[in-house]
Amino acid sequence: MAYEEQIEKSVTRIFKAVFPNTVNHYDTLFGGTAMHLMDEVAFITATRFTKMRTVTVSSDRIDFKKPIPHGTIIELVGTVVHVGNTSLKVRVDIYVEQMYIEHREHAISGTFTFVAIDENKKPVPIKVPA
Ligand SMILES: CC(=O)SCCNC(=O)CCNC(=O)[C@H](O)C(C)(C)COP(=O)(O)OP(=O)(O)OC[C@H]1O[C@@H](n2cnc3c(N)ncnc32)[C@H](O)[C@@H]1OP(=O)(O)O
Repeated sequence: MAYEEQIEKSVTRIFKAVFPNTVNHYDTLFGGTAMHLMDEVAFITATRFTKMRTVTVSSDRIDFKKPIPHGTIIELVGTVVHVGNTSLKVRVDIYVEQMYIEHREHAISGTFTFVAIDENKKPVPIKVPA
């Protein structure tokens, strides 16, 4: 795939502490909160990659593989995985880390599609800055 350097530069990582106000009645991170954070990191990744206005047009399936307990730290990682004409796809992975021991595992993944738009909110071709 082209754009390797820009893809590498635009990889976006956000850490969050999983405090009790973000969990559900099972004491694990609420799925809707995870999806909110994923769309946000995907948006930041798309914006850092294109340096253009972008909007979410679609999310592909999201796999919740491991529960994320409160009192852990999560890392969200956004990576551009496909560049089309006006659209691009960003994969987001969430990793969960224990606070006081060395343990980290992959918990959630999903893919989001963004479209670059102009000032009239119409799709425009992606032109990655040199
Ligand atoms: C950051 C935020 O919070 S955004 C808020 C949430 N998002 C929004 O409000 C966006 C609302 N949607 C829209 O405004 C419009 O649908 C737009 C501007 C995104 C797209 O307009 P359309 O006229 O439908 O676009 P069009 O059919 O020309 O497709 C544009 C591109 O999107 C892709 N696309 C369109 N729909 C989808 C879809 N459901 N899934 C994946 N890709 C799609 C097309 O394949 C095309 O890609 P390409 O140019 O790379 O080949």
